[in-house]
Amino acid sequence: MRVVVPYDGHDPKSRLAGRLDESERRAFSRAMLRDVLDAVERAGHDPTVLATEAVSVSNADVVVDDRPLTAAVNGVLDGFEWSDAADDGEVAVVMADLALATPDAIRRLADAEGDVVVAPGRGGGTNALVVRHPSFRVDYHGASYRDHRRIAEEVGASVGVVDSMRLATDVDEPSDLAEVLLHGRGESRRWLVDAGFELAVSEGRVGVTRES
Ligand SMILES: Nc1nc2c(ncn2[C@@H]2O[C@H](COP(=O)(O)OP(=O)(O)OP(=O)(O)O)[C@@H](O)[C@H]2O)c(=O)[nH]1
Ligand SMILES: C[C@H](OP(=O)(O)O)C(=O)O
Repeated sequence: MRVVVPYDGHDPKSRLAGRLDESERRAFSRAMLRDVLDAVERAGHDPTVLATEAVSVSNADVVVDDRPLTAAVNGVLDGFEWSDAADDGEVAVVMADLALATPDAIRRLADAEGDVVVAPGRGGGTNALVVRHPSFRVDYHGASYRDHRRIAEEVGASVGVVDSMRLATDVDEPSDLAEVLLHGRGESRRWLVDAGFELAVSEGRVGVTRES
């Protein structure tokens, strides 16, 4: 299976701007990228980073495509050799902000049945996909989970859904940082701890505070 990890290093994680300045957001997004690449690699796959600009990572190939996300991913699908035995006719797209990703979660994604397998993100997005149907194309942003199901239906592709807390948690909003502190096992969690973040436990949901 070919595994592609889209990554936009330009002003990443802008929804965390209230908690992290721009250079911190870049460093944290890199830590998440490394955690995702590590999980993919330990699940037995060689990830390729699909990046908007050159990025240095030790354990993955990098392909630069500065088009917006949907066009760049569809470019990969357009150029994919579906009958090439090396990739078994399967392309996975795993987002770089899945800080809780583990090898087991990636294996569950890879093992799920369906011409198109979707791991939904909280909030309506698509955090990870496996595409095994040559006519399927992506349409990210908005309610992309719903859109990807519709597109699959339009091209006659069966759909599998992976119900995984680890793949459903994309780190977009400040409240997601609490999930990383609670459940993270890798570099992203260490980065937050080193930056002074800790859990803020009150009557309601758990949040984060940062020591100043
Ligand atoms: N190659 C590529 N990857 C992208 C692009 N836009 C987003 N991504 C990646 O797709 C994943 C999901 O994107 P978002 O959740 O919107 O991440 P983001 O753009 O860093 O965050 P926000 O600024 O808060 O929207 C992350 O891994 C991003 O790095 C793009 O235009 N090209
Ligand atoms: C890429 C996009 O991510 P979100 O903005 O929902 O985090 C999506 O999943 O369609």
